[in-house]
Amino acid sequence: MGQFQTKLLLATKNQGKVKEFQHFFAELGWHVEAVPQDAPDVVEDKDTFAGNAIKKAEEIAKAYHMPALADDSGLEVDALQGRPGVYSARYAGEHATDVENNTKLVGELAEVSDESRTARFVSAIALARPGQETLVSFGTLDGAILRAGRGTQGFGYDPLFVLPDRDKTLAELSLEEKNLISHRAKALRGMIEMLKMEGHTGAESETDKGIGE
Ligand SMILES: O=P(O)(O)OP(=O)(O)OP(=O)(O)OC[C@H]1O[C@@H](n2cnc3c(O)ncnc32)[C@H](O)[C@@H]1O
Ligand SMILES: [Mg+2]
Repeated sequence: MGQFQTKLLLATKNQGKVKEFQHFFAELGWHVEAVPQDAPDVVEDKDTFAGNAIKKAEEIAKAYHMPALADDSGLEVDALQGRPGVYSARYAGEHATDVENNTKLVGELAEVSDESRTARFVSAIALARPGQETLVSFGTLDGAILRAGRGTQGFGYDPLFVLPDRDKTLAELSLEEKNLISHRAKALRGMIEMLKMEGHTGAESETDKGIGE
C-alpha cells in the first residue's frame, strides 16, 4: 500500500527511442509505456526542438490523462549551417527512411573535407503532467559525419555519426554504451535532476509522490 510507482507514457512512435527510454528507466524502477501506434499523430510544426517536444508531450498527456514524456531531437551539421536540425526525421522527404536520410547526408557532404565534418546530436525532452507545469531539459553529443556508415545498432543517423575520441560510430555501441553518453540520456538525467528538486526523489521512498499525483 502506498508504494511508489512512477507511471508515464513515452510520447514517441520511434522504436529506437522506445528502447533507449525503457533501458534508461528500467534502472530507476519506473514503469514507462510507449503510446500505442494508433495514438493521435502530433504535428511537429514548431521551429525548435523544445517547441516540438513540449507539443508532443502535452498533446499525449491530455489525450491519455497521464504524465507523458517526449523527445524531439536531431542532427546539426556544421558544414550545413546546422541542418537538418529539427527536420532530421524528414530530411530526405516527409516519410523518409533512415537509409534515405543517411544517403542524402553522405551526398550533401561529399565535397566537405575530413576536418570540416563536425556535427552534434541535440535532444530536448519535455515532461507534461496534467495540471502541472511542463518541464524541459536538453542534452547534446559532439561528433563527426563519416563518408560511409558503420555498425548495426541504434537508429537514424547512428551509423554515420563517429565519436572522434573513440573512433566508433554510435551504431557500433551497445544500447548500454550509447545510454551512457547520448544527447537523449543527458537530457533525461537533467530531467531527473529537475524532478528531484521538485521533491520526487525516486523509487526508493514509499512516501514519495508519483509524478503528476
Ligand atoms: O517524433 P517521434 O515519434 O519521437 O519520432 P521521430 O523519429 O519522428 O523523432 P523526431 O521527430 O525527434 O526526429 C528526430 C530524428 O533525428 C534523428 N535522431 C535523433 N536522435 C538520434 C539518435 O540518437 N541517433 C540517430 N539519429 C537520431 C533521427 O533521424 C530521428 O528520426
Ligand atoms: Mg517526429
